Amino acid sequence: MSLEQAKQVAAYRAVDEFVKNDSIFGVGSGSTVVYAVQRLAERVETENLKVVCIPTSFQAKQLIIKHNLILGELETNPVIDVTIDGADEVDRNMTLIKGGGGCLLQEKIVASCSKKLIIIADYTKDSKKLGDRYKKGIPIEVIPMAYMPIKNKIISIYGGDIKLRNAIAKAGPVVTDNGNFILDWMFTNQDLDWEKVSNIIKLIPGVVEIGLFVNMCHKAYFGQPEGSVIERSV
Ligand SMILES: O=C[C@H](O)[C@H](O)[C@H](O)COP(=O)(O)O
Repeated sequence: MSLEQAKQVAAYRAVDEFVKNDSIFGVGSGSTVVYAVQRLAERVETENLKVVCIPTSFQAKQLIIKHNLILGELETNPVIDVTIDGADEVDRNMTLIKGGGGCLLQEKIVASCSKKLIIIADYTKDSKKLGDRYKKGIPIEVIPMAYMPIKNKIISIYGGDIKLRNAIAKAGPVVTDNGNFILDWMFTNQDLDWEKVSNIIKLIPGVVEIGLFVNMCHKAYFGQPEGSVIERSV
């Protein structure tokens, strides 16, 4: 079974267990969420469900539109029943690294408005400690003019290395859906108190959001190589 199939089984399982009729649904971002939206569209069609979808990125909005689902927004639907999203890594405490695809800010806003945040991922994201499996570091969304002082401050407090994320098909840095830059912090100490780290980094002027999601995830589904799904709850 391919990695894509592992993502798909996790996504389908989560949508089948958590999406109900007459509900508000947060749509995460990334490649795994594509399968969740696919499954949701199938269920909406066959079961005639009414589900209002709140996107966490431009990509999520496009997925909702492509599948003819109902597009909502936080202004009219500030309380979300369940959000299903991917992750770059999930540790034993269900602390997440997110933002590998640059969408962490809106994802965190939507997750914070959700009664439940459900994570869907393939087996490569399931780890003991952050950094065991995801080697690209913790994404941090920053205001462009402040990227250098922020980088220096984080290194002076915690060490490690920080790279300004570069775009692939554009010269220069990645610009997020919100017009900001992304720093990827390759930390060296895997035993940090991630809640504390998150709070300290967020206080640095110019930091918009950090891709550490602490105490937010309700349940995670990991698609396995042979097609089964491992579930983990807090
Ligand atoms: O910025 C991107 C998001 O946080 C994604 O949910 C995360 O990177 C996981 O994406 P994928 O499902 O493509 O591995």
